[in-house]
Amino acid sequence: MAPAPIFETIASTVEAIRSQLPDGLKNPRVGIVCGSGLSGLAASMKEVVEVAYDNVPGFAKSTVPGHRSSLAFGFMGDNQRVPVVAMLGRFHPYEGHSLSTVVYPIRVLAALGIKDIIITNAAGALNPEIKVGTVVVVRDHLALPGLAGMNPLLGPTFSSTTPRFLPVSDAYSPALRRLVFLAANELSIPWSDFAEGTYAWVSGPTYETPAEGRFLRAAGADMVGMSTVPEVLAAREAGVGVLVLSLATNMVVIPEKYRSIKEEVEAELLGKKVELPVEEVVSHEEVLLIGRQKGEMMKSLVEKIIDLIPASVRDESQK
Ligand SMILES: O=P(O)(O)O[C@@H]1C[C@H](O)[C@@H](CO)O1
Ligand code: HPA
Repeated sequence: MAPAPIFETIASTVEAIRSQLPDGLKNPRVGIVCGSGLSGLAASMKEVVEVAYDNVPGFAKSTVPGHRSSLAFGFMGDNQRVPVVAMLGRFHPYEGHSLSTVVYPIRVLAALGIKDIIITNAAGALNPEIKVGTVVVVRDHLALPGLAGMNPLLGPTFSSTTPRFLPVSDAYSPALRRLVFLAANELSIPWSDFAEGTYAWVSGPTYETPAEGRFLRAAGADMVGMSTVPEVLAAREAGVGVLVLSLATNMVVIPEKYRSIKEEVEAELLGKKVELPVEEVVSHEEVLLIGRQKGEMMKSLVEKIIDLIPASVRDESQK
């Protein structure tokens, strides 16, 4: 038997989710995707109902430390009571998930009725001016896997009204990006904690070699990570406004100069004292640590942004 079309499968997933929710939470307005170590972003939600991915048909399970596997529904905001849904844990292609599995939750959130989505991630900084702990408001992306054929929108279109050729030059909503800075100002978060930039998507799970880091930097990327872009594409395909916040959790190791073993051995043979450089490497533990350190700030920021959304983004033409 041929598999059911994706929109039919999504409709039955939506029904299964709604059957586990009280009325007020059945139609969330904003979606949140929590990046590595950032599941605490949803901690300020009120009247929370968690739905485990195990109880959601079509959802996989996250296998990455720092990612949970449930949807949290609740209300957010001080001035408004905005119904939101947060993905506590996402799927990455390197876990062995297909791209359609990776973007399935985003399509389901869109079908549940979200208008905007705040996607967060932990990422490596390629731009030396971006320090660890900075929140980078993403304004563009570079999708090497996508350009090479790994695009989640390959195949039949999502629905009969979905454009076959989706423009993504405007994927990152200026109206939503504005809110980050307005929220930061209201919360008195130092301006220096923020940057704007381009996110390069790589498949992982290996971190970059120095040559790869240099290549991505030369191609115009400020940050590099292993997620987000498939989700952005699926959200835009479904007409959802997108905001991406990348937390710089580490500097990508791009030494100005390679260590020369040849020179070191030569100096040693000549009896000279050789200063050995400290070799830096990235680790997921470091990534999670920065997520924990900045988690509280990110949580307040996301909450404030959500508080500001309905008023400032009401006029769709701003997007
Ligand atoms: O899910 P995100 O993009 O936040 O997680 C990043 C990318 C890898 O999954 C992992 C590497 O440390 O963190
Ligand atoms: N590279 C790729 N993905 C990442 C990194 C990195 O340096 N840090 C966190 N996610």
